[in-house]
Amino acid sequence: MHVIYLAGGIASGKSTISRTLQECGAVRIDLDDLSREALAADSPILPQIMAEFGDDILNPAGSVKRELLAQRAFSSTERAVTLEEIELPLIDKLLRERVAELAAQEEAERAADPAVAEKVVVVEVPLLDRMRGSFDLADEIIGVVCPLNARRARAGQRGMDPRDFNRRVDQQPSEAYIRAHCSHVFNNIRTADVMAQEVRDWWAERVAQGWENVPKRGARGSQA
Ligand SMILES: CC(C)(COP(=O)(O)OP(=O)(O)OC[C@H]1O[C@@H](n2cnc3c(N)ncnc32)[C@H](O)[C@@H]1O)[C@@H](O)C(=O)NCCC(=O)NCCS
Ligand SMILES: Nc1ncnc2c1ncn2[C@@H]1O[C@H](COP(=O)(O)OP(=O)(O)OP(=O)(O)O)[C@@H](O)[C@H]1O
Repeated sequence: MHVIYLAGGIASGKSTISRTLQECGAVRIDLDDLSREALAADSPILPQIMAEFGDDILNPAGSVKRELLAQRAFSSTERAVTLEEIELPLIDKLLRERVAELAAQEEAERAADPAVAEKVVVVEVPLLDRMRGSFDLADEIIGVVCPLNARRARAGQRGMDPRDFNRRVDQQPSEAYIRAHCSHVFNNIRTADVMAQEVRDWWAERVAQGWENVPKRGARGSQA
């Protein structure tokens, strides 16, 4: 199995790229989905979330009021860090479980048919710096960048208030950080069709090279 982390800030194009990779044959995992799972009604971290962000943070059905939590968490760096300290260990655990499930699936498929193709898993990572503790899972880290104005406009088209966008960007790793940690960086500055073609070309190169020949990060590396 080959695990790729796809890093990028808010509205940079991670989902657009990973959907194209999925069409090419990859399995997608989005850390924002795991974050939703971490705040679902039966989550073990809800008592801590209530203790830090207020008893009124839960819906009558028991899940978190995400908009209210976003308002409170992104009101300051300190509050955002508090939320991350509660939530990220569970997101890390859910990611490890998901990757382990896929590895077990691949092993079972291989046992039935040794010629079955290697699984390629793409993980959408909005906050690369906070995932340093799980870099050991990644065989390869790639990224996507896009100018801030285009990202703000694209997020706005999805209904995000520009102030909310700015508050989140302020807490996110910089483009320089992404470039420094990624072996390949897509620049999502042109149309979505052009982006999709670049992604398909990249995939085709990797397939031609053979995923097993792509240099792994360290010894299935753990370096930051
Ligand atoms: C605060 C929450 C409830 C807001 O939920 P909401 O539905 O509005 O946003 P969603 O989860 O879909 O995230 C959208 C984007 O916001 C940005 N974002 C989310 N959390 C953070 C954060 N702590 N710092 C900076 N940006 C963030 C990311 O770019 C993300 O892709 C939620 O984002 C959350 O639980 N965040 C903390 C967990 C986290 O850090 N998740 C990022 C994945 S590791
Ligand atoms: N090249 C492009 N041209 C025009 N619109 C684009 C382009 N790439 C992405 N978009 C649009 O911009 C928005 C953000 O893209 P996408 O959802 O892929 O980013 P993301 O990084 O996954 O966002 P987030 O994780 O913050 O939700 C989407 O509405 C998407 O359709």
